[in-house]
Amino acid sequence: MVMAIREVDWQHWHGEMPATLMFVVQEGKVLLIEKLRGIGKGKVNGPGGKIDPGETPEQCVVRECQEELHITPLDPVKMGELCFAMSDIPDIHCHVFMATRYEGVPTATEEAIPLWTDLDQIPYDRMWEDDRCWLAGMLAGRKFFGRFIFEGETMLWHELDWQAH
Ligand SMILES: Nc1[nH]c(=O)nc2c1ncn2[C@H]1C[C@H](O)[C@@H](COP(=O)(O)OP(=O)(O)OP(=O)(O)O)O1
Repeated sequence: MVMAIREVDWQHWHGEMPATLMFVVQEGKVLLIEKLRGIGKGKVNGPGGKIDPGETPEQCVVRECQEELHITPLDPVKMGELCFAMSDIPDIHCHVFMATRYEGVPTATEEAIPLWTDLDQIPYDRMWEDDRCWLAGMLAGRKFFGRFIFEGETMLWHELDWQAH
């Protein structure tokens, strides 16, 4: 059976839930987490979360790394944006960052278990489906803008633009 993909008016789309993700990369490894609560609980992802009112994306991603892993990423670099039209939760507009330096020691908390992961061993089968579209390109240094339509946790459609050099 072919599932009809619902239409999304991307021109006027507005993600009700602004959010962030951080990928710290050092010595051929990326710092992922097993997420213990919130949206995507049980999945592997970067640390991150919802942007609080009055907070910038950069402030949010630093705070979330402090809360989830007890680290402070230094000099976060904005790498891309992800627009998720969801079916059963509010739409998410996610700002994605990378960093190569941080302060503190990655520590397991009630929210996350840190997982230093070889760049060629990313566990895509434990991650959100869209990560297969953009994560490797981003880790190679490319900036991006992506749009995705989800039905539950299934990705039905996507469109990804990579920034020209
Ligand atoms: N399709 C998707 N692919 C992806 O890679 N990350 C996604 C995603 N959909 C959501 N996320 C991430 C973005 C953000 O880091 C997180 C959503 O925020 P959370 O629920 O973790 O927020 P909070 O940590 O603020 O929540 P609370 O536990 O309620 O405080 O999930």
